[in-house]
Amino acid sequence: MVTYAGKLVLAPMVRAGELPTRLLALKHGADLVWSPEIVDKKLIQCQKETNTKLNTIDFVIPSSNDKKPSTVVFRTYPKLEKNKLIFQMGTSDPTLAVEAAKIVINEVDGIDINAGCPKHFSIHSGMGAALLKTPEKLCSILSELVEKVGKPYNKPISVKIRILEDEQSTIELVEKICQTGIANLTVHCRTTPMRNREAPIRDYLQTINKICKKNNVSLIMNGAISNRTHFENLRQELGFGNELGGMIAENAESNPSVFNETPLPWFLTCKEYLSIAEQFDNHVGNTKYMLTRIVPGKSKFFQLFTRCKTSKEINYVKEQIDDKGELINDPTDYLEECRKEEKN
Ligand SMILES: Cc1cc2nc3c(=O)[nH]c(=O)nc-3n(C[C@H](O)[C@H](O)[C@H](O)COP(=O)(O)O)c2cc1C
Repeated sequence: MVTYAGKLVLAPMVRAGELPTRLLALKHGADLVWSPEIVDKKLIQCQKETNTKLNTIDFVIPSSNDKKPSTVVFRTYPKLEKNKLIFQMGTSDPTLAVEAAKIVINEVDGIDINAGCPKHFSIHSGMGAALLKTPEKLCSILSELVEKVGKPYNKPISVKIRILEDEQSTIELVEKICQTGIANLTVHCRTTPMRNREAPIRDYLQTINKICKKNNVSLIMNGAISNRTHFENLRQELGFGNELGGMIAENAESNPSVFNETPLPWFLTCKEYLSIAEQFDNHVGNTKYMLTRIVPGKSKFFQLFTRCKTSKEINYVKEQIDDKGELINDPTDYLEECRKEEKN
């Protein structure tokens, strides 16, 4: 069974945490990777398919008419993700959570519940950070998952929370959560109204850690960790031993190689990312989204990639990046030709 103690992991990230980002993070030393949050009701509609062309396992929603392709909701590459992949779910209902978890459990190494998302989409249906205000419901989701999925399938159940307004209420919540039988607690050290640009509050971590230890639950801290070196220094400064884990989101979104002792410059990350995206037939819209994260806004390539509409065009532009991240030949004419052809 996967363990979490002391590990430096890729955070769950909608859009950013698809297969190519996860594989790049693993290549550069991420100890575990989280899937993007997928909502229970969506997962329940999925069928499992073995993709023999890509050697992936795909969870797809079949198309309602023959002309439309089916939608890939989640894709995993067991050859590299086995024993490293935690599936994150959005839910507000124990029964649905169990039903959905059973669909993916054989292909992942643990199930994590999102109890921290502040977005309207999550909160208005009682999911994400709304669960922090309904601790009984959150605990019943976790206990049901532990009993009906974790134990029978021998896989760990975990949860990701935010801190509450003060230490006392945070501690009370952690006490309850830690008694559900979960294996790991991730704490995003910001309150629900706090945005990512605000500095995290790590002051409660020591007390949280004591409760976790008492209940045999590992602890991962999350919030403004830059890279592996920063994580290791931070852990020491905060007075923790090697058992405290770390989770990186935004900095890994803009450079999935931050798990390495020496992260790559953006242009090498970009090239590696694109070759994995191509290998796994990544959706072009998702690849373009990632390019807007990886390529600095001030680089000429930012605008050039934004203008691409197909994988072929993206590849062409990629070939114009030299070994210092500068332009070899300006692909503007090529892109204009592509647009003309498209019109015709
Ligand atoms: C693009 C993006 C998507 C995210 N999606 C999720 C998600 O699906 N589930 C979740 O629990 N948190 C999600 N988060 C929050 C992160 O996992 C993390 O808690 C937060 O960004 C703080 O970490 P950081 O300071 O390292 O960015 C997302 C964050 C970003 C930037």
